[in-house]
Amino acid sequence: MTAQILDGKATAAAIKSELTTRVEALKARGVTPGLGTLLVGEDPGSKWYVAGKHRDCAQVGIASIQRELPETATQEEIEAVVRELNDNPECTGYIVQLPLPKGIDTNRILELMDPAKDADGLHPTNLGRLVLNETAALPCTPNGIIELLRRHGVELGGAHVVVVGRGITVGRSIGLLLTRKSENATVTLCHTGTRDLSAQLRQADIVVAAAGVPHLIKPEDIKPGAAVLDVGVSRDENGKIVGDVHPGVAEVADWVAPNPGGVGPMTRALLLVNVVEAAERAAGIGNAG
Ligand SMILES: Nc1nc2c(c(=O)[nH]1)N[C@@H](CN(C=O)c1ccc(C(=O)N[C@@H](CCC(=O)O)C(=O)O)cc1)CN2
Repeated sequence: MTAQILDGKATAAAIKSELTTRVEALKARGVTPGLGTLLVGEDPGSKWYVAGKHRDCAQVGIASIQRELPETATQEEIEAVVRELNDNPECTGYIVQLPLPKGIDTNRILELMDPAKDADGLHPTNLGRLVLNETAALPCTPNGIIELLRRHGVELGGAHVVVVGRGITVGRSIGLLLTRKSENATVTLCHTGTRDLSAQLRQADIVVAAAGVPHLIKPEDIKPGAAVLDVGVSRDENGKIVGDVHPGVAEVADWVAPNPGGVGPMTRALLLVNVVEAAERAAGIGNAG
């Protein structure tokens, strides 16, 4: 039987609809949330992602502040824009689109951001708060994956989750979220140094594939009944996305998050959640996490 779809597009649309009401409540109190983005360079994928983030903002009533620098921008020029966004009162939260061009010290840029305005949850203070189980903006892709599973009724408590890939936006941080008491999953983080990836994958109730290696995860690696989320983005010669998960996996798994249409739209929706929650916290409104 073919797996059921973890539909990121529809789930993101539902989240955005809920956020519209919360943004209206903020505006009634005189607070307009504003998302800033800093895009450095000409990468078509990054441009598309940033444009999508601003389209989402328009849909839910969040203001947009867009900053762009050329590929040749220096560390100092990027830092100057980060300082400007830190000081800009219309920008209540912002992101620096990653990856930054070669030669730029990304960690230094992230550290320079005001942690209260870090809408990606990637500032060291916010990652530290996550480790300490304190309230903070949460990394968007991991949080989007959890929300996608939760809203489709896939059980996380007691599940063994195998994550493939150790990048900052997904692999490194998702274990911190999944092993909180509220999720209660057990996590194995695999990477290029893992000796027998297939043996690890066959143990998994849930697989998160974020390696960026086309069709790395094969049907024979998957335990029947597992949930498999494809986060990897590679492109074929026509520019079409090729994920980390082989299409045949859908014949073995119970749940599959496709790529495109799975985790990507959730990343964008959870970014908006971070912006709205930060504005709610600043306005002293109720249950903003
Ligand atoms: N500052 C950040 N940089 C990057 C992040 C991030 O969370 N913060 N994640 C990725 C890129 N990303 C968001 O920025 C992102 C990736 C994919 C999608 C998405 O909606 N994808 C579509 C398909 C799009 C296509 O056809 O190319 C989908 O999956 O349906 C949104 C955001 C790296 N950088």
